[in-house]
Formats: sequence, structure tokens, C-alpha cells
Amino acid sequence: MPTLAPPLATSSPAVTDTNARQKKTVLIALPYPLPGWGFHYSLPQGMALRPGDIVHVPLGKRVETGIVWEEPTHLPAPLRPPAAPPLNPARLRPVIACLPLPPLPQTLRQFIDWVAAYTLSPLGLVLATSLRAMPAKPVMEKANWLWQPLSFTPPTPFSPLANMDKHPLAKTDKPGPFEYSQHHSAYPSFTQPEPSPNLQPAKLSGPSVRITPQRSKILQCLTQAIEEGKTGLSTAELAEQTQTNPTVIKAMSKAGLIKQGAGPAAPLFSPPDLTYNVPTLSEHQAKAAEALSVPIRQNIFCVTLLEGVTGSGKTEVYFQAMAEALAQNRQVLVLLPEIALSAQWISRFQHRFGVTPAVWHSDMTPKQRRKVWQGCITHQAKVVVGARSALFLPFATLGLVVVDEEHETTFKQEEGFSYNARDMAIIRAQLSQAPVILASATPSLETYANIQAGKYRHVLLPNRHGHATTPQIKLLDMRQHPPLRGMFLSPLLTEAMAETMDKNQQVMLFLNRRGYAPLTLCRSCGHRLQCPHCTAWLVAHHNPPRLICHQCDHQEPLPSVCPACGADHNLAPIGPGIERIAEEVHTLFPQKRVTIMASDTLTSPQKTSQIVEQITAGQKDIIIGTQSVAKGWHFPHLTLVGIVDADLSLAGGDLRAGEHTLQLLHQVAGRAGREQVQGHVLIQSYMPEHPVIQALAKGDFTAFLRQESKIRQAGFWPPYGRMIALIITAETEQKAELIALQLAKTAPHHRTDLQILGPSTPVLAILRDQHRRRMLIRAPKTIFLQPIIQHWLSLIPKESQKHIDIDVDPYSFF
Ligand SMILES: Nc1ncnc2c1ncn2[C@@H]1O[C@H](COP(=O)(O)OP(=O)(O)OP(=O)(O)O)[C@@H](O)[C@H]1O
Ligand SMILES: [Zn+2]
Repeated sequence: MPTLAPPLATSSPAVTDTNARQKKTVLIALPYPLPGWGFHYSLPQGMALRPGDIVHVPLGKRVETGIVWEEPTHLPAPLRPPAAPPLNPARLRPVIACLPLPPLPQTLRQFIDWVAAYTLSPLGLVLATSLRAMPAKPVMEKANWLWQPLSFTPPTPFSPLANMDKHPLAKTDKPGPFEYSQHHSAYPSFTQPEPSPNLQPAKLSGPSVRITPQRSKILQCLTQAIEEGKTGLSTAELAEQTQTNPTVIKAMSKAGLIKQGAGPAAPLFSPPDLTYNVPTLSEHQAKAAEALSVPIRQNIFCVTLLEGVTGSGKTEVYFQAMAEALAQNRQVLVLLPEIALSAQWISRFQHRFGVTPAVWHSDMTPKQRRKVWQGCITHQAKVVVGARSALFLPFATLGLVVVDEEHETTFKQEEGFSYNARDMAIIRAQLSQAPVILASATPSLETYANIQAGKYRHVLLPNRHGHATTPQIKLLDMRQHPPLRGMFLSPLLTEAMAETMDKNQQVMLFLNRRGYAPLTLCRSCGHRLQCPHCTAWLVAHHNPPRLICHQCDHQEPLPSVCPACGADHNLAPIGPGIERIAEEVHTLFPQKRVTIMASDTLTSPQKTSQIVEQITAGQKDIIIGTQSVAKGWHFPHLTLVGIVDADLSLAGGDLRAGEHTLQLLHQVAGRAGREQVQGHVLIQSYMPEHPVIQALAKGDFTAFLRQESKIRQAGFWPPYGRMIALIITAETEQKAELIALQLAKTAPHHRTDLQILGPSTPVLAILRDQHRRRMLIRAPKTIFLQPIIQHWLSLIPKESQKHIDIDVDPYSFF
């Protein structure tokens, strides 16, 4: 086994001289969740390695792919991992080979260090996210077949690696990567592809071949192209330049006068055309675009919030900033909060830049992923748009990062290692010396606080684009205008819906709850249908009919008999989900065309675009949706938005409940009246005096943030303090209790500058059959909690440590 090697406190190059018989050692990071900061290996004589090189090393009996790593001395001292025990060079095993791939860029390696250290995750776990899509062999687009004169021989062999970094070991090393590759089918050597049989030039058919003037023109044209340094001309090019018919060209090939050979392979991604469709920006927009472009031209890191009311043209404005980065020949990364949004975003990008960007999300084939990965490292992918994990792509020259809808909670990843992609995007950009644009109509308090502190710049778009105005918002006090019995829509809302649809305009109803009813209750015995694996009610769905646990996705048929008392047909649905709202709407407006937008119906980007196209084309009258309808959609005929239950997410003790409710509802409201016709929003609430509902009605988001920031500042809550949650999960309640007790006993209670809360039993006491307990540790902003947590966890048994998940900057408290 290789020696575990967490880093030493001092800086060291990738390859170190050790005194033992001058054996050289090298630090290698492996994509597995192992403890420590990489493994040491010895370097075979004659092999030279650079940091970032991709290598094969032995691990146990297997051969693994790893990366030549450096000690993370660039990290702030409190985040640096503890020192490693001294290593014994005699026990080290040698690196097997260096692979013929460009090295992993330093900015990415340093980013991986950062994420691992900040989130207290194993380095290899974070690295694995980065390497998952690394192609085992370079992905190639098919070469173009070009016409060439018979005499032509290509000057250099065709190599798909031509665009990649020149590898120092390609010629010198023994066994060199290319030689090595011959023994391993995964790394074939690359030479000129064999022409396919039907493209082979015919044999010269003797002196009888006629050279007509047309044929002579073609030969001249090809010779000239070769003299100009081209590899040949395509049929279309040749036909156009010589004004001849393609059949003449084919006949010449048959007669053996010209041949076809491989030209350069097409690029993996076509470069965006910066001048393809440049919009005329309004004065405000132009000013904003210029403010965003200055740091891009200067290549300096800084964060700018692009705040603009919904429909103000934030996307158009940051497209302009992207064009600036592309003009500097640097790459752009755009993070979107949800894949569902990518379809509309991509078509806007195409409209502006004439090509499709590289796309990155969980719904891609392995081949598509490999292509994007390689496009990033070879700088062929100029623009990547994607979900959080796009942060871990190996950009060669990152020049701009855009985080659209920066306030979205979906940027916070909670599975695997938990990180906030917005925050990590800032680190990523900083390491690449690239500016960041955070775009939002409702910025997060985190971003607001950074602007107040003078750390971020602020660019504002105060108006909607063109003649569109912001929607008129009206509160419906449900105590005064209650719905009919068994219904959920106030008569005032349904009247407004009818009026809107009479004018051939569309209505959107928003309720952030999937399914038909969140709870099913037995009227005879009071039994509530609960998930057998979680502390959660089973949600009734009617389409298709079944009970679903929204926590663990457990499903079972809808019963007609109470499982507790056996009473027949006495189960009652309690409360509405969107399917129940759809049912009500169908009763009220049987002729109208209704569509549901929720994760149950927007199952793929294709399905999403289909629904979005129908809405945009005016083929739907009423759109009913969960939070999936809130984000960034632009539906030209939509003029009325009804919020079915504004109070829904205000309940529950979540620290950010108010902020998030306001952001979400403001986004939903922002879908109304985005073109000529004035938009209207009706908000149903049983507590219209609540500060969040008031702020929403007044549209004064900043006033709310100011107030909220005062409250959080006073209590040192984020973003004015730091917080880490420890989540204990165990198969039995006793075990969860035991570990909670161990944590409570060893907690750093002596530190008066910390606040330690718990252990407590969360609302979700059982999740997927695992019993849960939580602890929360808080500190002022000046204290890094990571080393404290690390020390704390080292005091409890190793076996218990495995049952603890660390959530740095938690968003969820359930
Ligand atoms: N300068 C412009 N020229 C032409 N069309 C524009 C311009 N600015 C904005 N638009 C159009 O106005 C609409 C709204 O713009 P956009 O979607 O960029 O706004 P946004 O601020 O990103 O909105 P939201 O926050 O609601 O997502 C879009 O259809 C966009 O194409
Ligand atoms: Zn469940």
C-alpha cells in the first residue's frame, strides 16, 4: 500500500528529493474518498512529471488513474489539513506511466483543494467529481474529407492531440506515453485515419484521361489551395470556387485525377460568433454592460451583482459581458439553478451567438460529458452552461463566471459533499483571476451583505425592457374572501382568471406543492398515512394514482381502506397540491387548456422545451406549477399570476424562510406581463400583515433585506456569522443517541466564542430508515470553524465518525 500523505506545513514541489538513495517521490491524488491529502509514490528513473500530470499508479493490486498533486500551501492556514506522519521512501511504489493528456490545470487543482478543505470532505471525493468525465482517450470529431491533387502528401500526421498541450514526455520518456499506450488499448496511438474504402483514389487510367478546361480549372484551384497551406477543399468549396457541378469533381476522382484525404478534424464545439445578432441595448443596459466589461478587459477578479427587476434584460446584458470575455479569447462558465431552464437559455444563446454552447448537467450521456470535459481543457469549449458541478470542469483559460439567479437555494448541494455552488464559483473565479457576475432580481442576503461591506460591486437595471412595466400586485385577504367549501381559489382570483382568458391572455397559478394532497387522513380513526421509511406524510398523487414520500421517493398504491382501522372509503385528502388545484380549475373552466409545470411533468430538457413551446405559442390557457414555474421563464402571453398560498413556506423555523419565500414569490410574480400588456399578480394569504407578504405587495425588496440584515447581524446569524451543522445518521435510534452523546461530551464547550446547539432530534427524525440527530455550531465571522470541527471529530471513535455528515454553511435544518 502506498503511504498516506497528508501535507506537510511547508511548501514543496510536486517532485521531492529524499535523502534515501536519492529516490525521488511524488505526491499523487487519487479519486477516492480516502483520508489524507494524496499518496506518495516514487518516480522511476528518467520519468519527469509536472504538477497536474495524469498518471497511472498501483493501488493495492489495481492500476489507478491519479493526478500529480502539490501540497495545499495556498490555502489559508486554518483550512490547511493537519501535518502528515513522516514517510518511509523504501516502502514507496513507483508511478507506472504518465498519460498523453494535458495536465489538470493548476487553477482547478487549487479549487479542488479549496472545496475539500472548506467543506471538510476527502480530497479524493472532490477530485472524483472532476475526473468522472475525463475521457480515457481523446474524443474526436470526424475528420473532414477534402479533395486534394494526386501529388499531395499531408505535411504532418493528423493528430487529435494537436490542440492539446504539448506533452513533455511525448518523446523523451521511457516508457513514453505513446509507447506505453500501445500496450494498453485504452490509449491507442493516433495517426492519420485510414481513408474509407469508397474514398480511395482510383488507379490512374492511363494516358487517355482527358483534361478539359473545366478539369484544368479544378486542378489549378486545388493546387492553389494547397499552396495557401490548406489540406484540400470540400466538394462544396471546390464546386463554388470553380463554378462547376459536383458530378464533374466526382468524375475526375474516378478518372484518377484527384483524391480525397483527411483534413483537420472539426472542432468539438463551434466558436460563438460575437457579431451574430447584437441587440441594441437601452441606455441603462449599455451602462450596465460596460460596467461589467471593465474588469473583464483588465483580467481582474472582482464580483459584481447585476441586480435588475424581472424582465429588465439581465441576460442580454451579461451576454454582452460574455462577448467581451470571448473577445479576449477566454472561456466563460454560466451556472443556472436548474437544468429545466437550460433549454430556453440555450435557444437565447443561439439567437445571440449563432451556435450552441457546451452544456453540462446530470442528464447527459457519458460521451457528451467526455466531449465537454475535453473541450474545456483544450479551450475548444468557449462557453459552458450548466449545473453546479460544471465548476469542476478543467477550464484552460477561464475568463468569466456568471451565476444566474444567484439567490437560488438549488445552488446548495446537499448530497455527497455539501457545498454552495455560488460561493464556490467565487473561489473558482478568484483562483483564475476572472471576474464574477451574480445576476438576480432578488439578491440573497449574503450578496447584499457583501455589497454593504464594499466587497462586491453593484450594477442596477431599474426598469423592464421596452414598454413592459412591472406587474401590479394585489393582496387577497383570505379571511375576507374565502374560497367556497372544499375549494382553494378565492372567487376574486377566479373572476380575474376568467377576465384574463376572455382577452386571450394566459394565467399562471403557483403553489409550491407537488401532487394532489400533502396528507391523507382516515375520517373514522384519525390515522394519517405515513412513509414506512421516514418521519413524513405520504403525498397523494392522482396522475398517475399513488402515494409518494417526497423525502425518499417510496411509492405505494392509493388505498381505499384505512390500513389502521379498516374503514372503507373514508380516507380524506387534506390540503391542496397542484393536481388538486388543476382539478378545481377544470371544474371552473372545463373548456380551458391546462398544463402542469412541476418536476413530475418536466422530466427532461426535451419535455420541458415541448411544454414551454406550447405555452409560448399560446396553445395553453392556464399554467399551474410549483417552483419550476418561477425561474427565468419568459412567456409573452402571460399576464395574470395567482399565488395560491403565499403563507406556505413561512411556517417552520428555518432561518431563511422569510428571505426565501420573498425571493420565490417575487420571481413568480415577475412572470406576469413581460411584454406590452400590463401584468397583474393576486396573492392569497391568511396573514397579509406579515412583513414578508407586505414587502412582496409593496415590491420593496431592499427594505426587507435591510430589516432582515439587522436581525441577523444582532444574532451573528449568517451571513454575519459562521455555522456548521453535524448530522448524525444511524440504523438504530440507540446508536444515533450514543453518537450524539459522544459528540455532546467532546464538544468544545470551553470556547466561549462558540455557540453549540444540540444534539437535537430534527423534524425528519427518520429518513430512509436512518435515525437522525443534529448539532449546530456557530461562531463570529472571524473564526474558521473547520479546524475546530476537525479536532472535535477526532475525539470520538472512528466508527462513530463514519455516521456524521458535515454541512458547512447549512441551508436546511430539517
Ligand atoms: N436590449 C434588448 N433588445 C431586445 N430585446 C431585449 C433587450 N433587453 C431585453 N430584451 C428582451 O426582454 C425580455 C426580458 O429580458 P431578460 O430575460 O434578459 O430579462 P431578465 O432580467 O433576465 O429577466 P428575469 O429576471 O425575469 O429572468 C427577453 O425576451 C429579452 O430578449
Ligand atoms: Zn420516505
